[in-house]
Amino acid sequence: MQGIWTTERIREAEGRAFAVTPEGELMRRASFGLSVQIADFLEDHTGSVSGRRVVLLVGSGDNGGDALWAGAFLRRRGVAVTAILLNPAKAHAKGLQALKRAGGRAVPAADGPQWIAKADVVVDGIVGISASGSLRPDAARLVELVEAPIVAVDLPSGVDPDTGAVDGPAVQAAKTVTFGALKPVHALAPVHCGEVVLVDIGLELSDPDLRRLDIVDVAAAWPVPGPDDDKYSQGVVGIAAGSATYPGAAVLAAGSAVRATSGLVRYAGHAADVVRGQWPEIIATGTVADAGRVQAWSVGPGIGTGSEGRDVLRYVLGQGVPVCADADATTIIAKNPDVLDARDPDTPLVLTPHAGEYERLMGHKPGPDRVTAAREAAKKYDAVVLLKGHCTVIAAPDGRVAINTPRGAWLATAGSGDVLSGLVGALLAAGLDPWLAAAAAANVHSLAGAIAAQNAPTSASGLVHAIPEAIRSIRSLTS
Ligand SMILES: NC(=O)C1=CN([C@@H]2O[C@H](COP(=O)(O)OP(=O)(O)OC[C@H]3O[C@@H](n4cnc5c(N)ncnc54)[C@H](OP(=O)(O)O)[C@@H]3O)[C@@H](O)[C@H]2O)[C@@H](O)CC1
Ligand SMILES: Nc1ncnc2c1ncn2[C@@H]1O[C@H](COP(=O)(O)OP(=O)(O)O)[C@@H](O)[C@H]1O
Ligand SMILES: [K+]
Repeated sequence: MQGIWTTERIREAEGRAFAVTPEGELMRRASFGLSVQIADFLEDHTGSVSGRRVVLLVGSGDNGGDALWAGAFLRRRGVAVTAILLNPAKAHAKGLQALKRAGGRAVPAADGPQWIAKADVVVDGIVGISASGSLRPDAARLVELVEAPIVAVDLPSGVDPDTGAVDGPAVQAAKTVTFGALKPVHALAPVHCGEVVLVDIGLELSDPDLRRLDIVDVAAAWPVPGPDDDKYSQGVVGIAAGSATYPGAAVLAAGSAVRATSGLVRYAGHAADVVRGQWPEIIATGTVADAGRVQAWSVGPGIGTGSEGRDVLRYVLGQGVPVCADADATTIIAKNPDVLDARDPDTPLVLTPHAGEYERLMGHKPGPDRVTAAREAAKKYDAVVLLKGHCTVIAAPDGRVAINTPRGAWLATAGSGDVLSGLVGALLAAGLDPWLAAAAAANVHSLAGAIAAQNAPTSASGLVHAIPEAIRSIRSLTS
């Protein structure tokens, strides 16, 4: 798993590293690594390094210092470097000296536009981990003029380092070069970061605050039948979804479970005939009570929020097996919290709200800090909470948080959530830790989305059919 640390933890680690390294050494490591990455970027995008023009946008702190030192290193490779100083009095003195010594130029912000117009690459050294709020107007005016690709130093300026929130002008980078460790912004604001490259500067960090699953984690977690397995031993999942009027949710959630794991899927609800017609391998019954034994339930999409839906939810919560409650099930829980009395506190529950369902569950919107929002809901409901959105945040009641960074936005299609709930249910039935089940499901869901879409719109049905290809590609990278 990739670890991600908050800026507070990074600062503590930097403090410890400062104490045992010569002055300026950490910045030297950071800025040298940065210069190599900028040179690689120039090579990739313009075909050469020497003779190219790089413009540095330099703010008042060490982020600007990194940019200035990197500019000095780039001069040695024949790059023409101009630093635009947003606040000349506060520009990093040693970095500025180094750049000038190496033959670089420094100009005030007022002269910036003419240099920006000629740049092959612009380097954003406006602000780093000490950022607060969006870009200030002077910086925003310059950034708006940039047409060349931007390489961000540590993080794209204007984006909140700890939440990835953007509430005004912000840099949109093609590449972000960060130091020491990934910060939340890198997982939560992928569109603003572009490609993220991590430069090791020797920080020592213990347990991460957030995590991101690697493909190897997903491959290792995904259930694979062994020689002694049969259709029951791998975990049977029950799907309680859809209705006679809206059978689509049932077909999608149940089909997703069929495609996700080997073994057996049961369906219970008013769409039994339609589900059976689409997925003959599913054992479909009219009611949850008749469904037979399962090792986990996925409940909610399209069941309605009336008394029948409440009874279904109460029933599955009372079975002593893990439950993934999605869509209408989250609304029922929000309106009738007493349904949770049916749950044995020791049985895992996964809630999968989108922002609107989150608001119903919590009485307020998730807000810009989606990690804290998911953590609060996980605590309140003693459940794993998978908060949907462009980036998906998966919080466990014990404090673990995983982030799924999307592969594009093709998943924003009707019924896509139903597919996710089937995936989560299948993994719960297979016995995965519920937090890992939710995170692995989100990962494969987004990969299936990218495979199904291939740069053109897809549908939730397309997603279902792409699940095996997603699993295959993950497994092939690791076996
Ligand atoms: N420490 C280390 O070991 C290492 C650190 N390293 C590097 O240092 C960076 C952190 O540097 P830092 O702490 O000096 O502050 P930094 O982020 O440059 O901000 C500077 C000032 O900007 C201002 N400002 C705030 N918000 C703003 C906004 N929205 N728009 C515009 N301006 C804004 C605010 O000052 P103010 O104007 O409010 O006085 C703030 O103090 C880190 O990201 C990494 O790149 C690496 O070299 C590796 C080793
Ligand atoms: N802009 C987006 N980028 C990436 N993923 C998205 C985006 N919008 C929605 N998704 C994902 O698509 C799914 C939509 O789920 P949901 O809102 O329940 O939709 P539905 O009710 O139509 O099934 C979630 O997994 C969510 O994370
Ligand atoms: K920056």
